[in-house]
Amino acid sequence: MIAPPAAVLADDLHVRFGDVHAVAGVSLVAPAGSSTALLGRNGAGKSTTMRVLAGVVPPTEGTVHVAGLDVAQDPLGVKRAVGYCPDVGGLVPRATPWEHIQLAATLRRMTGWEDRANHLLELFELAGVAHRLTTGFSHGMGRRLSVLLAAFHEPDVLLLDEPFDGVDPTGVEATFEVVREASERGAAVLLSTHLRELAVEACTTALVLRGGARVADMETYDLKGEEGARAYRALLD
Ligand SMILES: Nc1ncnc2c1ncn2[C@@H]1O[C@H](COP(=O)(O)OP(=O)(O)OP(=O)(O)O)[C@@H](O)[C@H]1O
Repeated sequence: MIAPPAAVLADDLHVRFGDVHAVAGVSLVAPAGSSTALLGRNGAGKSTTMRVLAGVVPPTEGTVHVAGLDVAQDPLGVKRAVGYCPDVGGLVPRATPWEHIQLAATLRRMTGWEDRANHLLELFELAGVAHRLTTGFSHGMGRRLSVLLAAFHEPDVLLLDEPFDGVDPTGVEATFEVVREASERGAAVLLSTHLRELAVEACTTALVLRGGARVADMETYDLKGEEGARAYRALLD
């Protein structure tokens, strides 16, 4: 059987910020139709890795291809190809959710997007505030809108950085649904989180990072329950 093409391929990725070696030789493969959790402690290098995959931070060393594009050569093309929910920020305070969606649709020259927009607003329980400025949004409401926007245009690569942070159970369920839907239609999903149990629910594979390096590449099944918690702690210590 021929393996599906890798939607995300990183080979020996390094990112340095001055003296800080934020990512120290991470390699990863995420095929089309896969869902991968990036796990690790604060400062492990999860967000920096996600930023490289999103075309936002250039690699210092190593090669990274996302949706067939080299992130160092074509960061703009990568930004267009992915759906990216950053760990912080990304929303315009003086715009409503509907205006955010409208802008995303216009930039991507989408047509007939209104039904999907309404479906996602319902799913994330944001329909009632679709025309309210995001200035007054709670943290969790902002996170839910960021996940919605990342998934809206059905990208080939969906990157969700800390999508569960401060999000209530309905928002968590909606995010599970978006991850499921994306991987079922053949997208590669990468999701970074501290929350092992939610990673197990959302994704089938996990990469564990420590000190900028990959310390495990495993099925999330092996991170389940008490035994999984012990295995995870052992990887972090
Ligand atoms: N722009 C930057 N300038 C300098 N150092 C940075 C920068 N971005 C990240 N770092 C450093 O790189 C390392 C990895 O940070 P990163 O945000 O990728 O970790 P993380 O695993 O996402 O952490 P968290 O779980 O706290 O979000 C940390 O030591 C961090 O301080």
